[in-house]
Amino acid sequence: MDATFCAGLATLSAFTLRSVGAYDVNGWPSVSHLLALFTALYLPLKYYRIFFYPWYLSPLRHLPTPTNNFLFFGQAINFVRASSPVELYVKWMREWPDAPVIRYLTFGNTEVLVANSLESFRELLQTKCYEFCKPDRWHRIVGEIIGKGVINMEGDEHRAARRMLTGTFNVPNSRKLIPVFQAKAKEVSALFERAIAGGNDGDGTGVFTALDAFQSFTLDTFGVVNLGVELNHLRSITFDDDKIEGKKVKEKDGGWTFHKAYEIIFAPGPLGGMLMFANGFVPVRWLPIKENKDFADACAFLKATLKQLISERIQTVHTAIREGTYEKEKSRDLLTFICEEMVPGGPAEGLTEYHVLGHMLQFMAAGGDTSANTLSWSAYILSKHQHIQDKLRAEIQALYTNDPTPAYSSIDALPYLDAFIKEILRLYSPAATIHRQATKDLTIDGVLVTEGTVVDVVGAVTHLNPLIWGEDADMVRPERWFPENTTAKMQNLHAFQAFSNGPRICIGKVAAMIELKTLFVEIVLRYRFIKVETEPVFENPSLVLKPTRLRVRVRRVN
Ligand code: HEM
Repeated sequence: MDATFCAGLATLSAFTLRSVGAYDVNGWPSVSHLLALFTALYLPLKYYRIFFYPWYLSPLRHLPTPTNNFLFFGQAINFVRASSPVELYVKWMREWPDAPVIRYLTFGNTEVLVANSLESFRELLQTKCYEFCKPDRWHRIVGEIIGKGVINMEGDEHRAARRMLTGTFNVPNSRKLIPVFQAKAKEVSALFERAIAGGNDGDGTGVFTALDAFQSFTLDTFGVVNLGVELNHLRSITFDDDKIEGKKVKEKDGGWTFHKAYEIIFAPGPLGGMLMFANGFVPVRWLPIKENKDFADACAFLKATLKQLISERIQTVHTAIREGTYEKEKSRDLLTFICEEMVPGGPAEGLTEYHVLGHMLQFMAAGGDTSANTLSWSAYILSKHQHIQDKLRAEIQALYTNDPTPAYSSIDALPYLDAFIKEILRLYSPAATIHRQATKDLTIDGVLVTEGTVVDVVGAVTHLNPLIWGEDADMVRPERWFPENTTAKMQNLHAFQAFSNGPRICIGKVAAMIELKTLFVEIVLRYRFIKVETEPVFENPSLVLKPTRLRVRVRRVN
């Protein structure tokens, strides 16, 4: 923006100077003159923006602001050095517990705000939702990964997409997916059996790599639910030839799988992570390095595979409808459902293949990784807190003793299971940070936010706030969710942000809760998480709260 402005001004100045005879040039101003003028304008402007404006002129400068900045980089280097993507936000929330909004500086000393009060969350996500948009920087980071779909639509386009998709994700339709979740949960049990059989300690225990197992589970599940295809990641995990690391998903013919593509995208390692975030500020994806090539190949694989699937499905469904041979009740997956709705007169008439691709890319990415991280953190907590595991198992066993084939409504009604999942989502909210940008000057919780300012909305800021959750906010205590233990502040809609809130609340929330509960019932009933074999490390920088390296030992429950 600044560069374009200065280039325009430099050209105008060159012509003006020539017309008043300031220098003797015939014809067009020379490139060197233009460059000299551009530099003379651009450098002072940048100096002003980076070293003067944020400190002396910005209307936001009086907000609480951490001061341990790096010259030019602000807090960007501290974010990379932090032990998790949310560590700094939590530290600042504790330092300024009463501030509605906190300010920090990032790359180029750009000012960023952090929502810090329940009211600021309410206004950002609910009452002023459409006065904010997703930031340009965020689009540059995730655009390649998620194409164009509901997640990155704005205003009326977003409202229309939500209207079209909401029915698909409502409670009755989400409950139709239960048999798929149950079948895939059984495959996780089969995976644990293979881990035990492959265990070399001869004590009836086995070790699995949490993210490998649970990402495979969620991808396989959403392969069927979203696309109507079996991706078979779970079945291809073996334990026979890799005792140390836990076996990764075998890649078909050494080629690509969804699992491999998402691993490269969401857990790209330190350099890959830095490139992802740096790309939000300056384009770096063109640099000829391995991490960029892997990222581009992963995105290309996902897009090409989904594109082909979508084209074929649209053709199959529409041809069958035209010929009168289509049997609607057989369809279960989301893609087929959308194809049905795209016919003339249908609710999704006019939807293009390009947008279907965007929605599908987003459902796979948003649904797979978030749930897999939640499950991995749960396995970690259950291993570390055996008394919680015992209570959870006792509740599930009691249900199965009374009824060996309980309906999902009975599972859904289990209070400790419900509380446990909410507690994991509170402590380890997988969508670590979400971001908004003000489309005009406005206020949040009484604080002026100037047009273009980015605001970070971080679940951990409310989830770990002792003023809301009490002095033991950092501790795992599922019982805090029982009605008799909740306070008015905890019941505030915005105290719990794991699925966000307002018009952009997670569309897959109901499906995600059913998926998590169905799997827990299956595996906690049959297996005990005995101990953590390898402690997790937070992937950082990262868009999600990911426990890399976590390996857990399991054995059968007698
Ligand atoms: C534990 C599981 C999940 C968690 C914690 C989670 C969390 C979230 C959060 C925090 C947002 C708001 C993002 C933002 O506003 O920038 C969101 C949005 C979204 N989620 Fe989820 N999600 C989960 C599972 C799913 C599933 C299973 C699906 C679909 C298959 C899904 C699809 C979406 C979509 C499409 C949006 C965008 C909604 C919009 O902008 O209107 N999510 N999710």
